[in-house]
Amino acid sequence: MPVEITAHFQDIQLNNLIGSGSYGDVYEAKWQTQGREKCIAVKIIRNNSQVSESEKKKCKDDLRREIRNLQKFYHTNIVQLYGVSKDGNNRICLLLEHADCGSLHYFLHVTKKKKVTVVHKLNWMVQCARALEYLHKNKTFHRDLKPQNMLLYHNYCTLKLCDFGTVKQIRTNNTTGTGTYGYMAPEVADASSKYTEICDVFSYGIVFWEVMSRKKPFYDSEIKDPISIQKNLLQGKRPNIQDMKLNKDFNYLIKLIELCWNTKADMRPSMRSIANGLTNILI
Ligand SMILES: Nc1ncnc2c1ncn2[C@@H]1O[C@H](COP(=O)(O)OP(=O)(O)OP(=O)(O)O)[C@@H](O)[C@H]1O
Repeated sequence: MPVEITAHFQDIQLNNLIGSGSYGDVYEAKWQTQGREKCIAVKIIRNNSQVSESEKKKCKDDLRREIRNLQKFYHTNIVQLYGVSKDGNNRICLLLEHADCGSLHYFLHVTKKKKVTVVHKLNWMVQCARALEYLHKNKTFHRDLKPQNMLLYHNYCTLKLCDFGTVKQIRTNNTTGTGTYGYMAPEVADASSKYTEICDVFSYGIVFWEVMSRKKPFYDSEIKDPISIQKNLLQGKRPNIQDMKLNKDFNYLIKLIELCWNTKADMRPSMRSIANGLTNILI
């Protein structure tokens, strides 16, 4: 089924490039809609003629899936899709809620000067857990959780998940390896294994460590390439928990993160229990 176009491209004025991913470039933009100007983010999907037919098909499938999912989901911690347009080069454009504070990755590793408290970080992790709880309750899972796919809004107080091309319906026999090395659960990286929504809990554990330590997973190891990092994860190696430098009041977070990134999927807690546990601590 072709993608349904819901907005005119001439109503959109593209400004700065704010991010790039494997599927396209994201611009800050102004959109004239219902008699007023709205600040939005526009993700322009690349028409890559150099890739194979099977790659092209995969891109199309991911795009359709991303649009379908974003239209279906409605949650405070999931980025909103306002509409779909097509530019003069026939490229599909997603009109998204603009993240005024950029991505979590940008906050953690690029704008080094800005600091937030541990409680502020825990609030982000609760919001991320709530978004994942919602996806899992709706029989879908994200499969590519990483700080690049988490956006910050409202003076760094609100976190929302983005990039829904990999989001998938929960079936009994998911075996396609997808996601990003360094965050991917062992059962997802091992193409012969089956996996469930619990794979998101593994990635959540790695992101949790990254938020608390403000370091990239395996930043201090000799091994820098993503494939070797994933091999390390498969062999049971994990980021150094001491890097989080938490005082002993927060010892329970160490236990929680270690449970999340447990190799055995059935030992990991559900997103619901994580979200409820963290919320109780914060009240
Ligand atoms: N709504 C938004 N507001 C502000 N910045 C955004 C928004 N959406 C995406 N970005 C920025 O653009 C980057 C790329 O976006 P996105 O992850 O959706 O693209 P992608 O091509 O699907 O990436 P991937 O390679 O992970 O599949 C993000 O990491 C983020 O920095």
